Amino acid sequence: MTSDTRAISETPEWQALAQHHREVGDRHLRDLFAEDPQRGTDLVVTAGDLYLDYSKNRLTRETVRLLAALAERAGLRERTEAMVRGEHVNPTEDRAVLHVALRDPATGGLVVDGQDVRADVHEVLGRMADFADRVRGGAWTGHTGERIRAVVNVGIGGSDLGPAMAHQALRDSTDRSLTFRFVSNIDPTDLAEATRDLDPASTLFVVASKTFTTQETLTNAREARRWLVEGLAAQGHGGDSEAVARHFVAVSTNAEKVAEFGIDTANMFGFWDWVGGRYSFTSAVGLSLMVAIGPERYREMLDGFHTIDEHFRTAPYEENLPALLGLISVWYVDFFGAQSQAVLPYSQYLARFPAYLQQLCMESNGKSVRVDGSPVDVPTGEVVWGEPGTNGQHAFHQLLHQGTVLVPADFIGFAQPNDLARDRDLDGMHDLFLANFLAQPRALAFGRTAEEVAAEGTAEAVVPHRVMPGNRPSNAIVAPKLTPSVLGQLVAAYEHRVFTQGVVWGINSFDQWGVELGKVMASQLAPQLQSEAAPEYDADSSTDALVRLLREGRGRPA
Ligand SMILES: O=P(O)(O)OC[C@H]1O[C@H](O)[C@H](O)[C@@H](O)[C@@H]1O
Repeated sequence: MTSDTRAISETPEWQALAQHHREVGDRHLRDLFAEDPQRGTDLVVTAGDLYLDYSKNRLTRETVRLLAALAERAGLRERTEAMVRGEHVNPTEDRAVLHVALRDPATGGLVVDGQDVRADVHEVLGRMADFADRVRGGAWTGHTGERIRAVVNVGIGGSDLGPAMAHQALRDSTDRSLTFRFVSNIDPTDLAEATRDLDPASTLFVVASKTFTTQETLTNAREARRWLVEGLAAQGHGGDSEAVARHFVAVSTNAEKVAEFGIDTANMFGFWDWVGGRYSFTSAVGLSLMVAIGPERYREMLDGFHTIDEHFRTAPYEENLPALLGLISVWYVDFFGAQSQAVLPYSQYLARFPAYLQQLCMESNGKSVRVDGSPVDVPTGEVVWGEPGTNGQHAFHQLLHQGTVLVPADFIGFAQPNDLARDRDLDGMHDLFLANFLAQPRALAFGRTAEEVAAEGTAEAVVPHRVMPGNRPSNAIVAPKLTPSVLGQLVAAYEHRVFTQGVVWGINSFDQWGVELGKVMASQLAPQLQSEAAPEYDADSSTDALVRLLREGRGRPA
């Protein structure tokens, strides 16, 4: 609970920021930089291997001081401690929120609701490592005795995005002799494409679902089981349940449902209700990633997470990288009216990072009521989106540079190229890549005035079109290289960014009631499409007409 139950906008700290915004909100980054020669080296924080340059934001040192005071007022410190102690900081589901325990190297001594959660975590990590080693080493074989060559993760949301994003991010560390696929969508093409060139005899499915009730995942898993059993039968190998036992493992909190599905619970890797779906990447949900990169690299990734967890807990907010990311975003969302946040990784391997962050940020903070159920008094969660640089530059950066909406952007870059580029001596390319990583935030911040454009001999009529207004804010996050540890540090930084925002806004960042209604409606509508003679379901005139259209399109009577 916040230490002060007043709506945040009524606190003196908020009002001080509102007043301060009236004074500095219109200042141009050109002037802020001109007045303060140290700005580019002082408005910087480091944490672990991460370097955050936040100097190209529309703020001053005073803003940072006021934002840090706001964080204190909102009770960020107490709330963080309550979370890591295992208090039920998710009150609408009456649960603890302990994803930080998943990467704590300590192997015991944190008892929550009567269970030593650290001991539980390390027990599962040990089983995961044993399993990953057996698959990687060829000791775990399929039903016909063949070693596993392809791993298909079946899951959606938090049971997909983390491992899928990280598998791509950590290509330097993945075992390239194994094929990895990630199936999430209930669109039947997703599974069909993922399996079309695989051999059932050497394919292992990891069915990941916290609840083991998710329609998409269970449907895909059932289809995958059919594909496997039929495929093996076609090769002359029968045996339904023994085959399933060799080719299916589960990741879940729900042993009963796993058994009901027909997966031997001896092949289940558990986690707990105190791990939220979008915070579950470092739980057993990371199993397929661990198979890909091996237990050692996986541990390095967990240690990276832990480094930032500790930094977030202990660093003063003016030097606290995740807290600053969150507070700067509050500054834009609530005082400048920004509604979106671009995340622009200069790394092709981070192509899925924006998608990962969309769930993390938008499912956590897309809320309109405060923890006590009263309406929020200030705007909350922003739309998070992005694409890797340099691709975005040739697509949507035009709007970032000259459009009428304010889009704060996080640029993420790495000094060293990934191994494949280095081994093929493509370093020159990486430098060009980095030159773009530097140029974009600079153009956004400083732009180009009409005088500068005219001085280049531009025709008068074109000058206004070529003016670059500048004053468009961005963060630069730099790390030496995209390693497992650095990926862990980055993800943890964004997790705590989200937490910081949520505490300031007074909302519960750990529930997601808004996704339920659509699920219920889908299950009501499914029979209309699936059966020839479904009982009439009266939805609304628009949905009813669409149902008729789709039935006709499938050759069924409307
Ligand atoms: O892991 P599961 O229980 O299958 O849930 C998968 C996803 O579905 C839900 O709708 C939630 O909104 C997500 O937070 C969750 O990650």
